Amino acid sequence: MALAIRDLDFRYGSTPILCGLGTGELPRGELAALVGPNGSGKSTLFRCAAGLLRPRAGSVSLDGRDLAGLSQRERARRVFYLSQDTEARVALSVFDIILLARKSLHRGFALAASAADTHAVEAVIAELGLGPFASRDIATLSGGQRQLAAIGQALVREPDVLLLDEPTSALDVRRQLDVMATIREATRRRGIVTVTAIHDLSLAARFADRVLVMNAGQIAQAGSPEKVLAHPAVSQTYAVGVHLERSARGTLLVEPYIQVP
Ligand SMILES: Nc1ncnc2c1ncn2[C@@H]1O[C@H](COP(=O)(O)OP(=O)(O)OP(=O)(O)O)[C@@H](O)[C@H]1O
Repeated sequence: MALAIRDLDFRYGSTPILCGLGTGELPRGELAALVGPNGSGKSTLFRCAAGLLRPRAGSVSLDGRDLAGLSQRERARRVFYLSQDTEARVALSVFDIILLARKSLHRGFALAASAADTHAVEAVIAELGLGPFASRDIATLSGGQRQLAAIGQALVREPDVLLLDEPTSALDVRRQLDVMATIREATRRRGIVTVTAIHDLSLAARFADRVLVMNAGQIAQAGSPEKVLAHPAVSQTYAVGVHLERSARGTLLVEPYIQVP
């Protein structure tokens, strides 16, 4: 039971972005970190996987079923893509935007929320520690608080696949740890596949079950953090040296450094 992306080709105009990209099997219950330089195509890969962009070739399958065969509505229910842009454009409370996300699952979208929907929203708000902000207008929240509310919108829809585009980029250090631990827990508990794009290699090493390194439109390496981050492909991808070390607490630390010629 897994997500598998195979032989994906995608171009913007005549510019190739994804070139026969394959992820291997990404099992349910596991958190995968997608790392790679700016502009390497991480968001493009997510948009293709979510069905928002149409690849020229290749397949995205979940539990052995090609997602191209699903309606866009059904695909959106199964695969949630949380983009980097969580800017607030509506004057609604955190509770309301999470409830709206939940209600969007139903066809009778305008109907009053059921007790089950309200309960699901309250559970996600508690899970993400959003209680103190639940009644606040999202436009008044900090960027990090908004990012958490957006993760709440994703989780409340109970997708099978969660694609997160740098979900910790606006968070302080404590929140980064909380959010990554919450995402990993939610992934395990719900038995979903989560792939998160992330630039912080130490955070990826600490929380991900598997790391995928993206370079030149392909996955250059995939596997356990310890194996992948020690691979020369990471140095080549970023044009840095990479020093790996276990801290006294047993945490894998990644120290990139500029190599002097
Ligand atoms: N709509 C578009 N039209 C043309 N080119 C695009 C479009 N969107 C992205 N690109 C280009 O495609 C390449 C991959 O972009 P993408 O956003 O997928 O990279 P990324 O790895 O997510 O980057 P970052 O880490 O900076 O968020 C970049 O060179 C980008 O400029």
